[in-house]
Amino acid sequence: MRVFHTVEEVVQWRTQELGDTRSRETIGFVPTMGCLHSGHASLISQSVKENTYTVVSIFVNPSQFAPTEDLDNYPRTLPDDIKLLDSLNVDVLFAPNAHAMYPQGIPLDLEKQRGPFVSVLGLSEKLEGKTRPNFFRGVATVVTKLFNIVMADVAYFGQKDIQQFIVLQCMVDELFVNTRLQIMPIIRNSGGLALSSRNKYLCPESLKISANLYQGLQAAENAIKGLAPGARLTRSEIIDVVSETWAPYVASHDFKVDYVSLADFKTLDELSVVENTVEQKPLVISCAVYVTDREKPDTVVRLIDNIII
Ligand SMILES: Nc1ncnc2c1ncn2[C@@H]1O[C@H](COP(=O)(O)OP(=O)(O)OP(=O)(O)O)[C@@H](O)[C@H]1O
Ligand SMILES: CC(C)(CO)[C@@H](O)C(=O)[O-]
Ligand code: BAL
Repeated sequence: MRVFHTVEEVVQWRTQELGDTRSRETIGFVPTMGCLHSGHASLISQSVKENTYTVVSIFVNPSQFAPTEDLDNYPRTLPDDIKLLDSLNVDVLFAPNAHAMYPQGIPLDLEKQRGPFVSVLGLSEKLEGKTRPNFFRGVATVVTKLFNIVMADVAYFGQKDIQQFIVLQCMVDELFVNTRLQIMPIIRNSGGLALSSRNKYLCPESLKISANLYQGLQAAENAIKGLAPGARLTRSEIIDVVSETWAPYVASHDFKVDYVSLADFKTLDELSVVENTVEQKPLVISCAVYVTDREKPDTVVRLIDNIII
């Protein structure tokens, strides 16, 4: 595997080493923030299977973090990541530093930021955007930069970050970006907890408790799928089903719920009812929950999960 740290190295690889063969070969791309796990590996394996070349990026992107978030503490495990990428037959790892990606600098203070940004207005303010106001602007901006550097045919994203995928799909469609997006299913541990780099912050007991996030969403899924033809459930009835499953963990202060959403899969508009009719469009039930670690109560980790129905 080639490891590049500068934009110039990637561009040189793509234009000079691949050169003319590009017309019949494809590049698959998997953008990540590192601390790789089996969720990332599933995206990467799919890319390796479907493309001539696979490029993975590891970049903890400052512009998507709020000043209060975990930019400095975000788990960084580059030597282990390189071993995993090698074993998966990745062709290129692009691991730039912040200066390479933001030559003008990127102060976290919004007032002080300069230079171009990409915003997908409308979708970005919902759900995650309410708690993380600059998050999707940072994501859309860095993904645009990465897409322009790598010029992949297809890029792979996980369903775990469902709103990220929906925002980026809108960006790609509306800005006529030449990289196609492919969404990949959520990889979970044996308890049902969605794999996530931030799970690293939690002790084994809190990880076990966190699996109940998924159980709550599954309870709602079962209620919706169990609807008789023509029957309906209101939004609050569905959210009550989730809340009942989580009630013991909220009572024990393991969970503090940020949001539970029942929304249209494409627009992310909140739904007031779900009906068992042919007109019912695909929907996504999603959540963000703060989990307080049982061993280190000062550690609070915000986890997200979702089910598409
Ligand atoms: N469990 C998972 N299953 C499938 N894809 C995943 C999973 N976890 C992350 N991904 C995808 O991997 C890509 C890179 O994500 P990222 O590096 O931020 O990892 P992460 O585990 O989501 O980290 P974090 O804990 O910060 O949310 C994204 O497209 C993300 O949706
Ligand atoms: C897409 C991404 C790599 C952009 O920094 C990040 O948001 C992530 O890892 O999901
Ligand atoms: N997995 C998305 C990146 C983030 O939460 O910052």
